[in-house]
Amino acid sequence: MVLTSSAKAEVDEVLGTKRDISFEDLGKFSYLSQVLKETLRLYPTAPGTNRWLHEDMVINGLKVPAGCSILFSSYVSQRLEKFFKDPLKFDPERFDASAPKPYFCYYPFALGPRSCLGQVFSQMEAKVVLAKLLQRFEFSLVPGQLFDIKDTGTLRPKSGVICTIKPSS
Ligand code: HEM
Repeated sequence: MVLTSSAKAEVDEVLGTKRDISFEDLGKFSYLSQVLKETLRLYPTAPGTNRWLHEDMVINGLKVPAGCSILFSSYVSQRLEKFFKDPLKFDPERFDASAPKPYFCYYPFALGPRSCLGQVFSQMEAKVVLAKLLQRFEFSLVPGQLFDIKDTGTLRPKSGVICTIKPSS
């Protein structure tokens, strides 16, 4: 599969046969980072958040009174055609450094002063785990899977993501 091989090529280039991953290595995983960002676009683990309005506001011409709680769905806005071309296509190039930055329509960790406290940590952790897995194993998806989603407040794969795994050659 092209995607995993590009991410794997990057991991192999940065790590070679090294067993430990340093902080400096993490900054070199730019494509892996794009893959993770695109994964959180289509499958935001926490698919939304809410905010309480402490004063009246007009949003898109609609007057919303103070005291209302407003729900923001990252799952919905991150799949809208008006924000992301061909939105259901998994395309890490959307997050290439040269691509325009998504503006208030991509927020898997929410935005503002109460956004996720663990967002930097969790992205570092995901890169370490993925890099180690890609360095050591080859993954191929077992065909015919549904990729359906189970929403329990956080999202997870309903029918699993079944792969065949073999040691890297
Ligand atoms: C992929 C992993 C994660 C995702 C997608 C995620 C997403 C989110 C989201 C959407 C919020 C709501 C923020 C808001 O409503 O403004 C949140 C809050 C929070 N997250 Fe995460 N999170 C992740 C991992 C973590 C980890 C690993 C930690 C801790 C080490 C963490 C700690 C927190 C805390 C403390 C808050 C509450 C922040 C506040 O209310 O000020 N998160 N997270």
